[in-house]
Amino acid sequence: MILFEQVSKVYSDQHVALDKVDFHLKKGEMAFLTGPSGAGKSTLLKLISLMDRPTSGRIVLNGNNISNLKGNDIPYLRRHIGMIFQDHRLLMNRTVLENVGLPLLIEGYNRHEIKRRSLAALAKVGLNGKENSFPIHLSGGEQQRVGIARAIINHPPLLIADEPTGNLDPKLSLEILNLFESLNKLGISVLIATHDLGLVAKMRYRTLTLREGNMINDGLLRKRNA
Ligand SMILES: Nc1ncnc2c1ncn2[C@@H]1O[C@H](COP(=O)(O)OP(=O)(O)OP(=O)(O)O)[C@@H](O)[C@H]1O
Repeated sequence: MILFEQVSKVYSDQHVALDKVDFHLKKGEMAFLTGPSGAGKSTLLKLISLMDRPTSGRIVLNGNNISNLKGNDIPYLRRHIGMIFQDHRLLMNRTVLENVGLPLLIEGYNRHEIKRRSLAALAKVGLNGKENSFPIHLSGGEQQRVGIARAIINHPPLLIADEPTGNLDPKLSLEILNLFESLNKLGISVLIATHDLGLVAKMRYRTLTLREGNMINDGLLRKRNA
């Protein structure tokens, strides 16, 4: 699903954010990406979501080598990745239904189809009956669920989340991670960047650890060698 081979990212100020990173996230797999602040987690996710490009190395996404992708192909590939952010980036002056359906509106789907699929996505994240609310009237955990519903509206095979529980208390954080787990059980591959090691430990999933741009640990390898 995601293959990184010797991927480096050097920013224009010569800062090496990722240094020859290798890993493979298989189809249907769920894993955490951890590391201290500045380790390169967001950079790695930005390379997957094509928000930024690697300086060197090869990235294969769902069978497509995206390292040398042309600009025109980016929107098409991005449609196959659901992205979730810490601040969920909801439009506060739009209803929950409008927020969730936004990706389909941009793609030109008709209103009936947008509503049908948005309600189905909201049901999947446990927000039945909230479709006409405005995000401001929802709790932090519910707002994050709206962000997740928006991310899965296109039925992407891959979800990537950047600190999705960063603004939530431990109980709500666990609920959000359980939601990712249930989406993973439906066959969606999931990669979650977080610095919350306590939460990661509770979930017992493969954990990729970055430090200063280097992949210093891969939980799956450690388990296999144990
Ligand atoms: N556009 C940029 N230009 C220059 N340096 C950058 C840029 N974006 C990130 N960096 C630097 O690259 C390093 C990795 O940043 P990144 O945001 O990927 O880390 P992170 O692990 O996600 O950190 P955090 O947990 O604080 O979000 C940091 O030292 C950061 O300052």
